[in-house]
Amino acid sequence: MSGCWAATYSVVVTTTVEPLQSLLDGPARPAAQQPRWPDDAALKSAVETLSSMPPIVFAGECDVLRQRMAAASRGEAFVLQGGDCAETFAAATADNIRDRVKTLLQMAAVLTYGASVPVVKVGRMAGQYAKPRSSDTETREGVTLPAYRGDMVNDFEFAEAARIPDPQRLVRAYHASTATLNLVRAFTTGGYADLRHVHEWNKGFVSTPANAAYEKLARDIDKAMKFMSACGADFDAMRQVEFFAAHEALLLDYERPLTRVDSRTGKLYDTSGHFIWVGERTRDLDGAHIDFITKVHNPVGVKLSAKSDPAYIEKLLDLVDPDREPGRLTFITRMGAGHIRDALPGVIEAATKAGSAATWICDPMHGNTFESTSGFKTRNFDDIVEEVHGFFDVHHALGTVPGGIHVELTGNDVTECLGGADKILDADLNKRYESVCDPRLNHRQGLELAFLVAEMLAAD
Ligand SMILES: O=C[C@H](O)[C@H](O)COP(=O)(O)O
Ligand SMILES: C=C(OP(=O)(O)O)C(=O)O
Ligand SMILES: [Mn+2]
Repeated sequence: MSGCWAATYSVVVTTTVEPLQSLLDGPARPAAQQPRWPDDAALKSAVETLSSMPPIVFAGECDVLRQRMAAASRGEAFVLQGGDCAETFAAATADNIRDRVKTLLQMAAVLTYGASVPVVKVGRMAGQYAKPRSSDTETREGVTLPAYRGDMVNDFEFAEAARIPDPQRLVRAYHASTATLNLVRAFTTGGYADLRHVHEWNKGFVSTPANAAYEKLARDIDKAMKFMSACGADFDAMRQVEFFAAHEALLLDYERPLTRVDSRTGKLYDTSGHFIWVGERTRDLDGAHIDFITKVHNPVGVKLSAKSDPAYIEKLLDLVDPDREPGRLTFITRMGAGHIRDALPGVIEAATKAGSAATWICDPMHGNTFESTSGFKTRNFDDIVEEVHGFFDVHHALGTVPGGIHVELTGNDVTECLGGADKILDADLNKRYESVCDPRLNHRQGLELAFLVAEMLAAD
């Protein structure tokens, strides 16, 4: 892998390039899960192109999100992060993006109304194009090829040429991300996300118990709004909603060239997304990914599995959040329904002892993945709910704050996770399994989860 990126200028320009390069260069650290790009010159060209592109997000927006995450760390807001496990270029269509945003808006409405807390809406979107893998290769019927590592690296098609990493995909990922975020911004600021349209977000989705419950809730919201309106409330203030973009900062050849100096403060921000996180497989304290997030001022997350060592937590805090600044660091725990009650307390206690101000978010997906009898990578809806229950229970017992959830979902009617009110069975998985990586909650399962989490929040 070449380190030949060069941030030639910052778009929020004022500062020279030097501070950026010296801050990011540092001693070379091992970077796990990076593709082996076959052509250095092609990589250099792609990285240079990225360096010259405008930022996808602005530093000031990242600061707003930091404040929102800080509110969630105190229990004054609740974070909803959700979206595909792996976005694909082909699926970055208007309909798919709209349905994912609608699903998140509906889930947020359920959580806000049910629990009376503001919901911080964060899409796993507009940058979630790179995947860490358990194995470097994939074997099908005796044929072994390099693993698919996300559309930012290679193609999902099981063919030798398709699986060769192509650095031009870094540039395509940038364009797909800007197009996605552009539409998301249009939906969320152009009136579509206005709470007065709360009924319309449900349109186009098949009627089920979760959708019927949502309709009832939407009627209640309508009624409350009519009452407030009669009292003179200004609903134009609700025409727009804040919506943020997040992804795993996995490919440093993508994240580094999009890191820019903020003209207001001279600080570095990764402008590829508002919130970035480091995954379970790349969170080594001496590795390049943790080093990278120490250098940028975005709000950042680190995933923690049940294997997390409490001693790790203190070291991580000192590196990533030395000032213990609320909103800066989020721990995204993904321990599994069977482990969370045993593994989470030690981790939270270590953080509390170290003076942590971090936000705690539950990812109930990644510790609950298994292969079904029919051979699909899947998750059980009940395990997902049970992990969130465990997360709430542990925080309550320790007097700490459950600050949000992080889920893999789609607005589409897929059959990837088992269970839910529709009772998706193993035999149903082949009907509409479209994920190129992990199984996602479909629209109805997402909504159903939101109702259950709203109950947990309301019981707080
Ligand atoms: O989120 C994605 C997956 O959990 C991760 O990429 C590992 O998947 P794999 O075990 O199929 O490689
Ligand atoms: C790979 C992922 O998660 P984790 O790092 O927690 O395994 C993911 O969020 O898709
Ligand atoms: Mn995943």
